[in-house]
Amino acid sequence: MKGLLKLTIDLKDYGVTPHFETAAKAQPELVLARVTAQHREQYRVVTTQGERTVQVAGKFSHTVEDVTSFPAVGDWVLITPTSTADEQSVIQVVLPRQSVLARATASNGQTGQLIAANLDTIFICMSLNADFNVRRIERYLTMAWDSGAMPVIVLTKADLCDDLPDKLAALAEVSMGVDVITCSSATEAGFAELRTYIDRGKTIAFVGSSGVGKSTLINHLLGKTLLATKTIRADDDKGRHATTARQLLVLPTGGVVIDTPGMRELQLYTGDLSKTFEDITALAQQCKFRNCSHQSEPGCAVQAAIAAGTLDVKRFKSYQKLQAEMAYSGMNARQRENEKINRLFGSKAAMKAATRAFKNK
Ligand SMILES: Nc1nc2c(ncn2[C@@H]2O[C@H](COP(=O)(O)OP(=O)(O)OP(=O)(O)O)[C@@H](O)[C@H]2O)c(=O)[nH]1
Ligand SMILES: [Zn+2]
Repeated sequence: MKGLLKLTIDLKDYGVTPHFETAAKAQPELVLARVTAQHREQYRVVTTQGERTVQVAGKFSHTVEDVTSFPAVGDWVLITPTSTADEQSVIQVVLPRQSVLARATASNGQTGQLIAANLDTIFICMSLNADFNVRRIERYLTMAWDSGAMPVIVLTKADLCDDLPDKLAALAEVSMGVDVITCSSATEAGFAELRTYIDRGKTIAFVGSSGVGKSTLINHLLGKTLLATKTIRADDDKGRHATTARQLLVLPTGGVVIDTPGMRELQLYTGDLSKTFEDITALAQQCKFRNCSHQSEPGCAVQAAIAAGTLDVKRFKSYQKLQAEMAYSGMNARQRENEKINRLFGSKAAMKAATRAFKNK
């Protein structure tokens, strides 16, 4: 009897903003929807008329340049209207994103894999016990800034930490003005502060290593156990795909949490290091040579700052490491091979010389 049930969903509960509503009006023959889950080629979307399972229009496979043009969880899309619940609808348009979280894929570092779209805030979670690592925070911060969403650092398990002031001081050196919330599920400390960042119309996500307490925080926001609600019946799909993991959750107090499988373990994709390493970028501008590698060049402001003790050498090392990693993930196979050769032998010429010397032995 589902066809008789006239559901009306307020997309504001799902985080729609005037920006997307206006964008949708440009194509009134299509229906505005938000992607709530993805399972291979199947997408779950929500419209004002309820949820449904859709696929992308055929044109996507033929015309799009790379994987980032395909829909991701959190995307606002335009789908074809249907007159009955049994009619298959397709995604025709992915509306321009306000932010997008992506990571590199093994086969193609350049295009990356989409993790979520249209996030307002990314909570970077790290526990205050064994997981605590400021270098990792730097990586997450770079990724968050690169996505276009606002990062907030969430330190979890404060109840297991007895040197909080030291850890906060270490963090302050890399967080560059990003808000830091310290919380504990044992005492619920920090939970109220966390809520001040989450509101109706906002879309948020939690990233961080396994076991730091992301589910614990999400469950708290949901006011129930997420695991019990994670699997839903795709009831308009005649049981062919009996279950689809819901990856976009509406919070009872307003706001939307995106929790895709890819969210849980993120690698670095590509990024603009200048924001996370503002201090180093500023120093580099004072180097004598524009293309200074900050190794041993004369007049290097970065090395001078390290010598003067105003820049932590460890921070500079992680900047270099990230830079190398990003350059590496943006290269094709041939370039990577050359890079490896360069690292081993200094250059191709040096490798040839080494090979010759080896053969002449
Ligand atoms: N002592 C203490 N334990 C916590 C706190 N937050 C979470 N935990 C515990 O840490 C364990 C892991 O928490 P989860 O919320 O499942 O961690 P997660 O980040 O969602 O982990 P993944 O699902 O693997 O990504 C659970 O046993 C929690 O009960 C906290 O503030 N203090
Ligand atoms: Zn320099």
